Amino acid sequence: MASYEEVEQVTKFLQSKIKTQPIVGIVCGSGLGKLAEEVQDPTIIPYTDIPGFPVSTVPGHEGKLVFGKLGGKEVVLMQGRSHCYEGYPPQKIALPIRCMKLLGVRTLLVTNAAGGINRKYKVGDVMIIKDHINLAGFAGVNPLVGPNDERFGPRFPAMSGSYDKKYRDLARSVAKNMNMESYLQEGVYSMMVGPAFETVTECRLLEILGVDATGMSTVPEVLVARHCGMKIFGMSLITNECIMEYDSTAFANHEEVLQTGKQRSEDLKKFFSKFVEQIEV
Ligand SMILES: O=P(O)(O)O[C@H]1O[C@H](CO)[C@@H](O)[C@H]1O
Ligand code: HPA
Repeated sequence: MASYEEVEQVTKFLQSKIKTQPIVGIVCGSGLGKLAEEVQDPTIIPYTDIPGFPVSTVPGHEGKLVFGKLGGKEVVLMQGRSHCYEGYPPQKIALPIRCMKLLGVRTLLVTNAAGGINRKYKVGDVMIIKDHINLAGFAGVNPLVGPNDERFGPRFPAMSGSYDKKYRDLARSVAKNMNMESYLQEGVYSMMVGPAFETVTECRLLEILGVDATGMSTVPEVLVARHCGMKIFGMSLITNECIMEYDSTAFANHEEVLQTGKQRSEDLKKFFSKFVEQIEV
């Protein structure tokens, strides 16, 4: 667990490298880092250069922090994230989000690649996240476990209403103007630790639980962001169908996840530029 003072130290290191003060933070999921190309006047810092920062080890996660302007606002964009299955405790995954907070970020936008549990969803759909189930949390995986430092937030944060209603409404309107409606969904995301993809019975269980899309990230970041009072917007790209039939010969795989990310990257770049331009922070 990084203490407040350690987070402060990393934040000061970042401040010594940048000229801007970001107010919006963005986390790019698997294969979704191309949004970084839209950032104007970028200052790019590889995670490996930041003392104490968790380093992504997964293909599709560049591992760079990008500071600059997007949609007219100062942003800090994580081009790739780290995950619990890489061996990081969830408290370590909290560090970049807490640095964002100390840098002055008020709004967090999180994206991820996810498997479609909802049988109406198709590969390539984008899902506005309206809520999540922290299934990993049922097994004790939660970045807020441990001593609580009130300078970050309260011991017992509320998680209802985490995904800002105004942002979700705005996202639907931006998507409508971009003719994205035929592949736009709104639903519930769940996180399991991974790295194994789900069994057929696990997928069926998620369906019964009311999950629409599932992945291995995002929830730790949202818990920490909510704890420290940020406004949150989340979006999943449905990169693959979850396997719901016992005798299916199809298998989930990371190559398909990255391929779908590539196919939707231009649409998502345009969407997020417009969305950031219009959000109130
Ligand atoms: O959630 P992101 O980082 O987008 O990545 C998703 O894609 C990977 C599996 O293909 C896992 O890391 C899963 O969490
Ligand atoms: N399951 C879990 N995580 C994922 C998936 C999936 O099907 N696709 C992308 N990330």
